[in-house]
Amino acid sequence: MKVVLALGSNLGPRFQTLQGAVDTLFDAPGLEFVQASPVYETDPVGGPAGQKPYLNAIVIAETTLQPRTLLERAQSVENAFGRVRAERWGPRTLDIDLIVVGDTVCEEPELTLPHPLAHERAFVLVPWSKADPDAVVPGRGRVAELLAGIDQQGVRLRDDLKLQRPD
Ligand SMILES: Nc1ncnc2c1ncn2[C@@H]1O[C@H](COP(=O)(O)OP(=O)(O)OP(=O)(O)O)[C@@H](O)[C@H]1O
Ligand SMILES: Nc1nc2c(c(=O)[nH]1)N=C(CO)CN2
Repeated sequence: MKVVLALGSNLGPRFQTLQGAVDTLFDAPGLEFVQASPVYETDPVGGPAGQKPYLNAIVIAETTLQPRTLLERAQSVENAFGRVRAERWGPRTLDIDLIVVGDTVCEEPELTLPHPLAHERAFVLVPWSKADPDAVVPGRGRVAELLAGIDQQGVRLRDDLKLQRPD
């Protein structure tokens, strides 16, 4: 089934961290890379004042793994890149959110799918719609239409930065 992952970083060597995360995520079996979106620089949404801007991107993949197993893989990659869980929405070297996993609907605190805030986050919807113009958030509607209804939150293309396919 298809998986959409949202990657973000606003601490340390942001782009190297995103590329390293892509390489590490696909190191183990069960997850096959399909494509990465362009990289965007984005104003921090929520959290403490004075945070640095993020780099955000979307990665689309195919998986045979269960959603929980994918979450564990994402969290272990976050940890490998020095993620320290401090305050909610605080600065982070690496954040990997599961946006959709096939048509899984799941409403537990440890895993909510589709991601409960994806439909209102320009830093998710802009890269996602660029990678897949026909994308849909199950239960919410077409990404392109959701985007038209929200603030663009200072999302700007960094066309000098391109994520490579994992090696
Ligand atoms: N779809 C999901 N993707 C990733 N984590 C999720 C998801 N649904 C629930 N979680 C849970 O959210 C917890 C907190 O994750 P995290 O610290 O990355 O949140 P956050 O990125 O600060 O905030 P947000 O959830 O708004 O993106 C994780 O431990 C995880 O179990
Ligand atoms: N611009 C931006 N803002 C955020 C981000 C993010 O990735 N980009 N992630 C958050 C928690 O997941 C909270 N705020």
